[in-house]
Amino acid sequence: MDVITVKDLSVSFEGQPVFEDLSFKLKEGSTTSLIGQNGVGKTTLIRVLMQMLQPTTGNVTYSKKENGEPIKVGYVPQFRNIDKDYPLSVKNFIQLNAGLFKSKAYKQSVNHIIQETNLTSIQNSSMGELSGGEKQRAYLAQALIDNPDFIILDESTASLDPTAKLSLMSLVKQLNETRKITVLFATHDIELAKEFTEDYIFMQPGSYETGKIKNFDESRVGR
Ligand SMILES: Nc1ncnc2c1ncn2[C@@H]1O[C@H](COP(=O)(O)OP(=O)(O)OP(=O)(O)O)[C@@H](O)[C@H]1O
Repeated sequence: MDVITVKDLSVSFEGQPVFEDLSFKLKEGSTTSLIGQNGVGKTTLIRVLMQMLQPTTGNVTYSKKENGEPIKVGYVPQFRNIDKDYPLSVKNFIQLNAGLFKSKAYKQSVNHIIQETNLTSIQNSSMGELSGGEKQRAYLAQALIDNPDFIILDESTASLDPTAKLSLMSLVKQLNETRKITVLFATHDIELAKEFTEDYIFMQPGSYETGKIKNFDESRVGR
């Protein structure tokens, strides 16, 4: 099953095209890297996929699940630092959007996600005191709360050290394998993309291509 179908998508700002006639499909359980030089339109595409930005032309269709419900999308942002005095613990941060009503089942699912993302021992620490990699794992945990079918990582590993990058992406791969979550990973790190994803979408000014990432020649990507 295709989770998402993108057809003839174009976005322009004030008449200036960012990208034009982009078409691709993402299969359920697939892992795809979104690559391309700075400014080529990766974040703009992600904003359209997240339905935060209306495309100029074309459309994005999300499939329905077997139970008729729409596909749920989770989002893990680019790393940005959180102040040392940020007033939430890791656990409270993860359940930030849950409102006040927390059923027993909900609490169990929060605890399960905390375990899955290896945050158990620091769940009561203040968010502001975590390392960059730990903060990104907390963002990932937050994205998992709604039980997404599809997660988008927008350069989520940028500025993490090599160990933290591997740890975050190993977790993502594990979630892909155990929960069949479809993954779209925007990145400049082709080595990481090759290690943790199967497919790619390579955006270039005025064109794009798709394929198997193992065949992608990384010297083609400038920064
Ligand atoms: N709201 C907006 N209004 C006008 N121009 C915009 C807007 N959002 C993005 N752009 C422009 O669209 C182009 C693509 O930006 P985008 O952030 O999507 O690129 P990117 O591939 O994600 O880059 P990076 O790798 O640096 O994150 C840039 O030239 C940017 O200045």
